[in-house]
Amino acid sequence: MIELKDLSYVRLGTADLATAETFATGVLGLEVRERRRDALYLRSDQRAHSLCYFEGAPEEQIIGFEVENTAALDAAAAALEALRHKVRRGSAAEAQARYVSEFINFRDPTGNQIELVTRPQLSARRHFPSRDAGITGFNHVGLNSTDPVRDEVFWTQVCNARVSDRIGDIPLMRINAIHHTLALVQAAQPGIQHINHQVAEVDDVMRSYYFLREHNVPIVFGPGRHPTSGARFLYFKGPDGVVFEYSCGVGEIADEATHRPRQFTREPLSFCMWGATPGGLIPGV
Ligand SMILES: O=C(O)c1cccc(O)c1O
Ligand SMILES: [Fe+2]
Repeated sequence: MIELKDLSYVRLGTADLATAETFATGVLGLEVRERRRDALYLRSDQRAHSLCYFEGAPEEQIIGFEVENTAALDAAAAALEALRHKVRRGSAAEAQARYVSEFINFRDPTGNQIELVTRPQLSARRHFPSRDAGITGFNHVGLNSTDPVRDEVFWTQVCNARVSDRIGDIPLMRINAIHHTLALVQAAQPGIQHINHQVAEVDDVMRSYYFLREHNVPIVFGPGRHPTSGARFLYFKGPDGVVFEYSCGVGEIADEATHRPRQFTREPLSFCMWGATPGGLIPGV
């Protein structure tokens, strides 16, 4: 079993680093940690970085998860290879470009690029946001899946994810007490479906709603409230069509031992109990 400990980062390829920086700082509200010739590193919490835009094709999207140590990383590589996943070990230079000690890269059954890392760096310097969006941290990621039922098996049986709730066959899965760190959404091709940052309170969600509207940022879904995690949310579009979510109040699973996933119907109210329609985000709902 591959024990995922935490979500570490997202890496997004882009042809236009300048536009990515304008969005990340002027709209999303992250802090620039570092600029390199070919990459932009952004912070949202105590992590040294949680989002990296790098010069590359926008199809190049990677999610990094932390594992316990080198032994766990080696065991994960062996387990994945036994299941015929192609595993690539990162070089020292690539690890340095991720603020981690070591990492491996592979693809999930849909073809999403996943990295497992050891010792992702934190920074004791307090996160100092570029815009007062109220961000308290990087929280979860939605992943495209060409077969959510198959991929749920991968994430819960090869890895240690647990299903907290399902909407239709979309599993919201946790790897710690947070309601979900990973969700799988049906799509025709691999990719990151959305990137969530938590904000402090519902006032931040609504302030951003008006801010984004004023700045002509396309709003994809919300403001609304998820009946699953209880979070109040807003989804909007960033560079290269990547969807970001602000939400506040994502719940925690009180009792790991006794929690049973709830099955919600596949209908708009299961995504927003206030009545916002998720058509732009969940095709066909
Ligand atoms: O927070 C949630 O429960 C949630 C539900 C559906 C889709 C999401 O992105 C979510 O974050
Ligand atoms: Fe979400």
